[in-house]
Amino acid sequence: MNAHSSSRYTAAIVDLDGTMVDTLGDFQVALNAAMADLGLDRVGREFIEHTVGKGSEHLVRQTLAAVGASESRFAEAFDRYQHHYDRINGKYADVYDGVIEGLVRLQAAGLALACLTNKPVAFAKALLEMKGLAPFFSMVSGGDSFERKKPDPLPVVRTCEALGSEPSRTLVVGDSVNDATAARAAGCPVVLVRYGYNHGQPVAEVDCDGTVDRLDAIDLH
Ligand SMILES: O=C(O)COP(=O)(O)O
Ligand SMILES: [Mg+2]
Repeated sequence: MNAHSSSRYTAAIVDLDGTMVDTLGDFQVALNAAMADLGLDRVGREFIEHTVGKGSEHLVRQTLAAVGASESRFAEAFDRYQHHYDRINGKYADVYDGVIEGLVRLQAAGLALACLTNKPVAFAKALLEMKGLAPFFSMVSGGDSFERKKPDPLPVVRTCEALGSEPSRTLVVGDSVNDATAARAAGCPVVLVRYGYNHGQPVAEVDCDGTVDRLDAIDLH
């Protein structure tokens, strides 16, 4: 334990979509408004739940493929998607039960907190502000903050460096295999929430150090 911490961890890196905020409604509204602008079909909630987590470009590419549209429409689709997402960001999204309580506990245990998401950083910052979560985080990074996104370890390694926290004492909290893979490769312990997206797969099947039903149920000792 260090002087400021009552935990074996000195910091935590927390994912956003599917971990702190249920944003499927935002994704669905923005994506389908973009598809409508392009004269394309809509996609359903389940498709989005299975596809989200690897960043906006991936989501838009997979959506075009799912509705049978040409890849050549990507630039136009991505532009419309970002336009609509910016307009509705947070309107159809809810903070999960236990998140505020969990962040309060992490902070009270002396951990430095960073939010690391594959969402574009501007959308992430605006969403955290809107939902009252921004004050917990000394650092917020998105899918466009580093050269590579999760599941690559780079964003996790860089976040540990910026926080001045050893990877082995930096807990990654996420909802998907992308978070777990990035954390493992960076040398960080990782706990996953069971209620998130994870491409529609149970997190029990993912290599991680534990799973929880609520963010305030994480064992910090
Ligand atoms: O793909 C996304 O935008 C969602 O990203 P996150 O789960 O890393 O927050
Ligand atoms: Mg997530």
